[in-house]
Amino acid sequence: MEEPRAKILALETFCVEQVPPTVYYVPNFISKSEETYLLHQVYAAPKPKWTQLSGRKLQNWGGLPHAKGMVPEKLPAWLQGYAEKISSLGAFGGKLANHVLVNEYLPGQGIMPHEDGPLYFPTVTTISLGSHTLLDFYHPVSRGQHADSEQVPTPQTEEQRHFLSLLLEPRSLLVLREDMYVRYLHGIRPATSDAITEKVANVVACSAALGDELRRGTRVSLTIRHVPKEISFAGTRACFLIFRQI
Ligand SMILES: O=C(O)CCC(=O)C(=O)O
Ligand SMILES: [Fe+2]
Repeated sequence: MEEPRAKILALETFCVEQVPPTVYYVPNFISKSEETYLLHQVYAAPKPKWTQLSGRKLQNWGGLPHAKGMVPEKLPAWLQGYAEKISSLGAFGGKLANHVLVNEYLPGQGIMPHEDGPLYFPTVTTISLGSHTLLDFYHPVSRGQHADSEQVPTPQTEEQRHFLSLLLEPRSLLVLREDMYVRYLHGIRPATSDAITEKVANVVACSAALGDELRRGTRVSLTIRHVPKEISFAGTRACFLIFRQI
């Protein structure tokens, strides 16, 4: 669906140049008091809402995304407002975000390079709280990235496949679409500090400078997405019953 022109323009101002399409980076998307409020809400969630993984812990809101579709659950009010705010920028092609993943990373934790896959395609948006991080982008292993690959062997180590990073400052909004979503993998190294090098593609939009070394604190990210395929609970029950009969 076409986004209204004015809304695209609102995000367009924040387009990161010199990276594959498309990255929007909005520093200070929320205020410090909104950040404090959101962190308070994240940590006020009941303990069973957290899932502990090896390198991070997470909360899932809005329903469990699944290849067959997601049975939607109402987002809590403290997330709904931000889902609406980001959707109103046209980030989801006129659709309303219906799913939020909350990740908490202590210094030294991260997330392995991965693709978000087809469930949320084509947009992922992230609000960062509490600390910065570096989001690293990698060429996939199997596909060579040079047309003249006879002369240039396909890089294989993770370091060789890493081709750019984005600095995500606390209170910023990141919007990833198109190639940056589908062609490349993204991840966060399990590090306690980050060097700001020329590989950080959005440094001009940040308050950090080349050569800085930033010490990580605890970071909470809100990954706000639109899961297009919603199914009703009645539908899942019917599928389940049919499945049981086979
Ligand atoms: O914490 C982040 O900014 C990235 C999280 C992520 O890649 C994911 O949940 O798929
Ligand atoms: Fe991801």
